[in-house]
Amino acid sequence: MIVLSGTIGAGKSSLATILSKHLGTEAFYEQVDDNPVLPLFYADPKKYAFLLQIYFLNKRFESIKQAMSDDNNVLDRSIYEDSLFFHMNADMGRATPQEVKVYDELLDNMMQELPYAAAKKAPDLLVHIDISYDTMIKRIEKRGRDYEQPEQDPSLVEYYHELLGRYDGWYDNYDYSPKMKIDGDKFDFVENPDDLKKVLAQIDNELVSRGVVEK
Ligand SMILES: Nc1ncnc2c1ncn2[C@@H]1O[C@H](COP(=O)(O)OP(=O)(O)OP(=O)(O)O)[C@@H](O)[C@H]1O
Ligand SMILES: Nc1nc(=O)c2ncn([C@H]3C[C@H](O)[C@@H](CO)O3)c2[nH]1
Repeated sequence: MIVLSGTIGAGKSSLATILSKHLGTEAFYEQVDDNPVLPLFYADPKKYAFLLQIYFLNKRFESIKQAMSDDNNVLDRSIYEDSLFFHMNADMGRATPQEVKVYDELLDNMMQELPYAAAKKAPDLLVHIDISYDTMIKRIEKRGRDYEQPEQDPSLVEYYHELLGRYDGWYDNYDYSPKMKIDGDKFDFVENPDDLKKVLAQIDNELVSRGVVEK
């Protein structure tokens, strides 16, 4: 299983589609547009942070189990990032210490239940898409989900800055599997075919050198 990571609008869903096609495998997407809790959360984060987190955790667990059923499937966000989101929200006062404790214990418990072979408790590779704040905002605007627009809710400016800042530390400390970073500002793998070729070559190299796929 190859897992993509990155902030909101980094291009994970786009790359999941491209990469799974390239590898001849399947992509598994985060539930967003048909997620009934997400708009509630953006409208009232304090009330819905915990519920949203449980929703995402449940869906992510389901996706991971499905993605693991075959080699080299691609997942468009890691379960570890859900935890990053929740802890950030908790630090902003949107979840109680009790809710954090319940969430952390539930996550721990669920991770132990994943039917990985003993040696395969983690993804084969994490591909992190790194983008700047400006790129993030441009992509969020381009995609146009109402509840994500800072124009509608100026407090999102701080939320997004904080999120990006936390992602840097998160990636540096991530050690559950081999990892690699793609410069999502420099390589426009959605609209520029040359950039796409370079990004896929970087990922192929990493997968071959790790013995995940054959040359
Ligand atoms: N490299 C790129 N160049 C230009 N546009 C891009 C690029 N990557 C993504 N986009 C566009 O930015 C928007 C967000 O991309 P995408 O949905 O793939 O991001 P994501 O990381 O999956 O976001 P989220 O975390 O919110 O699910 C989409 O409109 C997509 O077409
Ligand atoms: N609070 C919170 N916790 C999560 O685990 C989480 N995962 C994703 N998201 C939000 C970000 C995008 O708006 C949208 C798509 O990524 O969903 C989350 N929000």
